[in-house]
Amino acid sequence: MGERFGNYQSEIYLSGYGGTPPAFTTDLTRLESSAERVLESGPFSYVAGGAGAGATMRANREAFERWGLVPRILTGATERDLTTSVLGETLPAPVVLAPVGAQSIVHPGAEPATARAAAGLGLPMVLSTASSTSIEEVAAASGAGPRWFQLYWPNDPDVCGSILVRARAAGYTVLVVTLDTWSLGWRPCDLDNGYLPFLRGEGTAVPFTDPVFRSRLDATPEEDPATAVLRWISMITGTDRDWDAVPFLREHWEGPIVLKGVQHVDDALRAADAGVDGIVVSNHGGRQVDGAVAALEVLPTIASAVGDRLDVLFDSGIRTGADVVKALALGAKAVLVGRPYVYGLAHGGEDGVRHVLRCLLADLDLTLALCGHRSAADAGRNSLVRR
Ligand SMILES: Cc1cc2nc3c(=O)[nH]c(=O)nc-3n(C[C@H](O)[C@H](O)[C@H](O)COP(=O)(O)O)c2cc1C
Ligand SMILES: O=C(O)C(=O)c1ccccc1
Repeated sequence: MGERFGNYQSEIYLSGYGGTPPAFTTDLTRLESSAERVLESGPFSYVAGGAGAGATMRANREAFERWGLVPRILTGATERDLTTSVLGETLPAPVVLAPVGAQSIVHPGAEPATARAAAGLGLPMVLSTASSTSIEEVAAASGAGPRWFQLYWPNDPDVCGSILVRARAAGYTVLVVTLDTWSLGWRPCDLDNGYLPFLRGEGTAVPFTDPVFRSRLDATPEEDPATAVLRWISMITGTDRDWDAVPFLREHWEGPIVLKGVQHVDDALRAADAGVDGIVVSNHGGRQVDGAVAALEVLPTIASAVGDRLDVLFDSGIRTGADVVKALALGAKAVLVGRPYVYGLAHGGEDGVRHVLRCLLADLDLTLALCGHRSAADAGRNSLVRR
């Protein structure tokens, strides 16, 4: 029930009255500036930065501001149910933790800390191929929580197959294949800092613990990390596939498959024709093509075109409960949230991630309630006006 999430509000007021205010802000739009105070400049810029001059990153936020919610009264929204069915699973709310690689750059607790926070709330964490801890270690931290796995698709099919077998064996159910980052975008803030996590040995735990990847090397990653890193980078970047490659995924994954990074309606139609189970409408948080359209801007067209054939998920710019409601009203079944929980991790490890997620869920629950909606699916086009 949604009220469970909304309870975080009274919990915070009560502990604030008792002399213990929250450890850091409840305003998720302000997290970035407070994270800047707790992080070194390399990692901070890596997380906060985008491609080019940041135009797409800004466009993502501005797109939300162009829609206004139109609250309703007297709808009997006392009791809410935020439960959402997506990709054959029932989630407690339409919120998923986006895949974010190399989380050790912001906090030593890294992916296992995020996994524990997500599992405690019953939300799926999408584990990145660029994780700083192994698939098996993060799976153990997830306990009974839902587990989705994100693939950066190695061009060595045996290495790819081995990673997918490990993910299945570790209990990951949904496969999210990221297709907008087959090459890293032009990112001046990281270039100026000479900062790439991989080259610092962060975010390579998945290949380094993989027996097939290791068999491809003359020296182990422990003996010669630099060569191993370069070998791995050459496997996951520089190869753009075409639609003929998609059946490979089906052959190697039993379970729902989601293509992440869809921005053009024609690609959404191709995805539906290819028989995948879902897509994530996303521009990778503005980190890939600077000048790309805001992800929210293309969501309605894509959802109308394919929403009846596959599950449409959304990310890029979600910061508040209202943002979630807007994305749902424009056709998303669920949203992924990226940077905010990473800033939570930076502030306070597992507790920090939990705080951020509880803030977002409470804000979502209260926004739905006060807009007159009793469920996440209630929010539709007539709940919005274009400013
Ligand atoms: C630091 C960082 C690392 C990321 N790493 C990955 C990754 O490993 N795989 C992936 O598919 N997306 C990755 N993403 C993109 C996110 O999954 C997501 O698309 C994006 O962050 C959503 O935008 P938001 O940060 O505005 O919520 C990363 C994003 C950030 C900020
Ligand atoms: O930075 C990113 O956006 C990303 O997707 C990534 C890629 C490799 C390692 C860590 C993150």
